[in-house]
Amino acid sequence: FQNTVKSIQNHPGFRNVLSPSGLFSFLPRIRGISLGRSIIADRYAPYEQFGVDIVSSVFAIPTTKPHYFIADATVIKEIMTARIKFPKPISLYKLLLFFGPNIVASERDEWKRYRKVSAPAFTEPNNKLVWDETVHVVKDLFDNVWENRKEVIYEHALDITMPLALFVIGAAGFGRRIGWNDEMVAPPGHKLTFKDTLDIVSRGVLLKAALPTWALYATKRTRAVKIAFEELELYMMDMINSRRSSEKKEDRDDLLTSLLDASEGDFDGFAKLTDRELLGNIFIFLIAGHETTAHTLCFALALLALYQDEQERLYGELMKAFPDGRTPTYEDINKLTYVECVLNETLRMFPPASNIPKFAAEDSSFVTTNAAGEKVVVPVPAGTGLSLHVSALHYNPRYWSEPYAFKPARFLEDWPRDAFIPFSGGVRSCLGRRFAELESLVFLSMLVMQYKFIVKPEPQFANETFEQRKERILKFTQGITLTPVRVPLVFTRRD
Ligand code: HEM
Repeated sequence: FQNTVKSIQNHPGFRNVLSPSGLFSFLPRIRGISLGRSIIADRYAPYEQFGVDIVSSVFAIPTTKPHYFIADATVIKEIMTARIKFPKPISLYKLLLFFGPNIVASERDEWKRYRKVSAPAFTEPNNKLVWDETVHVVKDLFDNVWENRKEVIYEHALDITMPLALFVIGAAGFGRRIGWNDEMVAPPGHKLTFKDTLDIVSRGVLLKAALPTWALYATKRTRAVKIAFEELELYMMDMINSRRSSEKKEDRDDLLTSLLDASEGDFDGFAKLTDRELLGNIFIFLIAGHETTAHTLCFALALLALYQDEQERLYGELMKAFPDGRTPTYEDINKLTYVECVLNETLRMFPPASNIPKFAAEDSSFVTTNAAGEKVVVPVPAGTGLSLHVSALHYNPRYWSEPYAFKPARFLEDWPRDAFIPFSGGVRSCLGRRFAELESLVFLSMLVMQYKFIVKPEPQFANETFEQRKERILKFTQGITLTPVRVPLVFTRRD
């Protein structure tokens, strides 16, 4: 412990007896004993406490390398751009390897191959497909689920955004179009619908990773998770087999086509994908493309419901751009500036991936600034763990004025590009960024143009202040991504 502290020249930060991961990860924060799990949720507070934008963490049991949490934009950029010097600690991504190796949980040549195979699926033709499929899914929701009723009530906005994101990734990624009213019962040969399967898998990933297979038989919940993982494998095999056996090779611009092509022949000199790699990557795209977007959209609805003036401003901007109220098309993308501001501000305040782990592959050092504005050199021994603390960066007052305020218009001004990394950055940045942005822009525009929404009035909360309501509605837990707890909303048709 003393040696580790010495190796980082006692750089300010947390000193504890027990490691915050592994065996002791369930412990709360106890000063000097354990860090607890909440430092990521604390946003900028730890940096304020230690007066510097890089904070260290050293613990005695088990003895390991030091760790830095980082909220300095320049240092984060340096790390994200030097992939070889600061790679991903892929052992932390083991929980994403259930079905096989994949693009998120890999490094070096393996990663390069998966990226090369997948990237062609995220170009212009797919962008348009994402747009059109999202329009289709939202129209289906309004016409066939909400049936154009004057008022619609939801106990949790995630019940809208989770299926929405699933249907869009299903259709635009894998050619699997599902209607909101389809699949009320499992299709022949399955125990669960595709929607329920992915829902249970998304929520159960951490549980599945934590428990050995035999323990999954223990309770109703763990059995459901086990069945859902088996079902997902069946569904993925169905997708592969039906696309492989279709007589007419469809000329589709989706992800499944790219992955299948790469599993059938050499791709640009890279070896073809094995079946396990194929499954691993399909799984990762379903997960990556589903929960992140769904949670973001849920937070966006929560914020717009709380800040009615912002919702009205957004409505006004949309009606100015589309006075006849028509649905925006892909060619209208440049008219959606304010929707983009709302989306960015949501991602700033609630980045689904609040922590991006890396480590130092060799000895190096960072230069940061302390609260007094002085330069501080931070030693980084090889093996040091690094947390790119996205939510701290996004609330760092050095870059963002009034970071706790919801102010989408800040993105109309000259904003600090390097201090905004919801999709990570550099070569390992999110491959689905445009996919997620387009889907979000379509959904938010169509919704706000047709419906006004408020937080559902409930008698037990009749006397709460705005601050209390904000706290209740914006409450989140930390799963694989930041998860909104409960966002009850009432939607009223505008005409
Ligand atoms: C709001 C929505 C989304 C957010 C905030 C987001 C965020 C991120 C972040 C932070 C990473 C880096 C993770 C890491 O280094 O461990 C990442 C990687 C990735 N994302 Fe997303 N993502 C979103 C949506 C999507 C969608 C819709 C897809 C696919 C359809 C997708 C596919 C991927 C892939 C394949 C990677 C791995 C890239 C690589 O390692 O080369 N994401 N995403």
